[in-house]
Amino acid sequence: MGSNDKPTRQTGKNHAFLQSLGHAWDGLRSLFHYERNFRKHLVLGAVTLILGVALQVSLTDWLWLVMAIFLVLFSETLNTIVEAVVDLVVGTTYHDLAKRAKDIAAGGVLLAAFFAVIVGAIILLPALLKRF
Ligand SMILES: Nc1ncnc2c1ncn2[C@@H]1O[C@H](COP(=O)(O)OP(=O)(O)OP(=O)(O)O)[C@@H](O)[C@H]1O
Repeated sequence: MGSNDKPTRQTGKNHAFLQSLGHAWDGLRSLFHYERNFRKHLVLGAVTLILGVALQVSLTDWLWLVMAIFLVLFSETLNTIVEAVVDLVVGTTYHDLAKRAKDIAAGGVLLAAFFAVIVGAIILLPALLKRF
């Protein structure tokens, strides 16, 4: 979709950096619009950032928190790509390989989410306990 939601129907290469950037932005808008889990992860990421500010975590801790947030968002992006490509190929037909690809992609999101929970617990829990 184009940036104003009108399909551009372009299938050839982009000819300018701004054009590429526009399509990348369309991709992010599409993720936000269609993927409920992506929106949930964004909200959780925002809560984490607010906690980081409130608890005045160190620069190193910020790097870990930001890395964990982006890893989850990135894995959700890859998961969405796999779902879209699998649906493009098999449609609504059941296929064992389609199931395997989608389940593995979802497993990747779960791994990233575990990592984020561990990082959050290591950094934010002690800082929270110090306050209360
Ligand atoms: N074509 C298919 N063939 C076999 N299994 C499928 C197929 N499509 C979906 N599945 C199974 O159904 C599950 C959910 O499908 P899908 O990932 O499309 O739904 P979703 O609600 O968008 O998932 P998510 O919660 O990751 O957003 C998959 O993980 C897979 O196990």
